[in-house]
Amino acid sequence: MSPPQDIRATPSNSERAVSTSFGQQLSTSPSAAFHTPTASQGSWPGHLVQRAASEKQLKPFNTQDVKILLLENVNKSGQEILKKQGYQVEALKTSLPEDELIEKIKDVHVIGIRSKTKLTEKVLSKANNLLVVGCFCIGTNQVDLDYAARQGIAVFNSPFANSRSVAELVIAEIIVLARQLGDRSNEMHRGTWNKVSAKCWEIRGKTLGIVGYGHIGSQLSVLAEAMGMNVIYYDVVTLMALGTARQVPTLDDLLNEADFVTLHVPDLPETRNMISTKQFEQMKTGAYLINASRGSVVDIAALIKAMNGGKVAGAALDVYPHEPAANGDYFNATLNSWGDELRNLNNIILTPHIGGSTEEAQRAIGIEVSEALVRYINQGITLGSVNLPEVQLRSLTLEEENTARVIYIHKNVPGVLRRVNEILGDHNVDKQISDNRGDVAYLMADISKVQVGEIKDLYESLEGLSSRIATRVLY
Ligand SMILES: NC(=O)C1=CN([C@@H]2O[C@H](COP(=O)(O)OP(=O)(O)OC[C@H]3O[C@@H](n4cnc5c(N)ncnc54)[C@H](O)[C@@H]3O)[C@@H](O)[C@H]2O)C=CC1
Ligand SMILES: O=C(O)CCC(=O)C(=O)O
Repeated sequence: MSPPQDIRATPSNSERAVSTSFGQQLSTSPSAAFHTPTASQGSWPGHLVQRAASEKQLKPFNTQDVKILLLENVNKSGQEILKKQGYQVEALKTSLPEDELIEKIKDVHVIGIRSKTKLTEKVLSKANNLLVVGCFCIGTNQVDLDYAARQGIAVFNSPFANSRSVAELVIAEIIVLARQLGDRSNEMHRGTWNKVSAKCWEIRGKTLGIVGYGHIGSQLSVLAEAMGMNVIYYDVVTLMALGTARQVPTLDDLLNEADFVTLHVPDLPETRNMISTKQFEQMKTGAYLINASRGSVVDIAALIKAMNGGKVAGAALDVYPHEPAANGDYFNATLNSWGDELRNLNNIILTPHIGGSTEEAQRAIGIEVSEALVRYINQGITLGSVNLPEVQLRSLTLEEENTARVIYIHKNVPGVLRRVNEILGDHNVDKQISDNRGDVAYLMADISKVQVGEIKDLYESLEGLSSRIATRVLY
């Protein structure tokens, strides 16, 4: 049997080779299309994505064989990059129910998702061929990152390409809430003229309390100050204040002082129901709450009570504990038990998780994540991975003949490098790098003077080590 052009296996299934085709080997095409993001598309350093003229494009396997499933309407910008590589791309507009997802994921090498698709251990354990997950969004809470790493499945996201879009949405919501614009607009749609100024405010001079001063929170801080707001923030990390913003030591301090409280924390055990009855009591009477982070962060039943009791004067929610998989008339009491009560409140803006949904953000995310996927599939580079150590090696060049790149994902236990190098030692190891993240380590080595016929032996020797999680050989 001919040796595979790219071979990968995991402990659970040593036969899960991605392809056994060996026909189009030793591709030397220098024409791979990498796109350097513009400033507005993210800041991946240009030297990492632009290939030098003599750089050898590693084709991991017959690229027709790479099967990619994109869910949740991933932007065309990303789809095009993947298709240009010759990969087989199936793009669906929605996420899938768990049973359908399990059926589909069995076959694919790459899956692209947004915030709705839950890649749990149960789902990932059925993904026999999966190399890599692309989250075309910021949040990665929908993926079991540790389990994926232990299976040798890399996960990438786009850490800040939609941050500005979220920050702008929140700015809009602050004014809409302060002026009760949602209610006035709804009344006019029903034919009611209701010209009032009671409890309608300017935002100038009011205090915005930002919980979570990361990419979105800090961007929002700058915009809010430009509109004359005072900004305070609470974060578990001590962070440099932008402008004249001020970090406060506790969440209660922020709740006591802020006229508008806005949440920008990730979904973590510590942030679940972070804003509940006790926290609403700490807020100023007549304050407003905005949540465009994750639905788990606010106890909605407690919010409904706080609004009915007059403690909270208005709220804007973009995210919910249960969100439907597709567009349609699904936002009701079946989806979330309090659905009807929430919809009947005054001065509440409800949006369908659109914080990052702008043309600019989706285009930039499509490009950024797809490029990371291509780098990983074709070259094994893990820069930007959220669950594997970040590893990069200078590219192989066309001048270097009979070279191969070996990628060995393994358990982080003593003695592995010695054993791997005993195997690689029969060849010329030109360069090598290894790093670990928790229990998982990632080794990448470029070897020369390796004949095509020797690659199968090399692969099988690495696969035979007890430390092996997954092996790939690219050339
Ligand atoms: N509505 C939407 O469409 C979108 C929602 N998001 C959500 O917004 C979240 C925040 O996004 P980024 O600002 O990009 O994240 P980030 O990681 O840049 O910032 C999060 C900040 O929260 C802080 N933090 C973590 N735990 C905390 C705690 N218990 N108390 C206080 N601060 C805590 C972190 O130290 C960090 O500074 C994302 O994790 C995602 O879930 C992101 C993009 C779009
Ligand atoms: O646009 C999406 O689908 C998800 C946005 C989001 O919540 C994120 O980027 O974390």
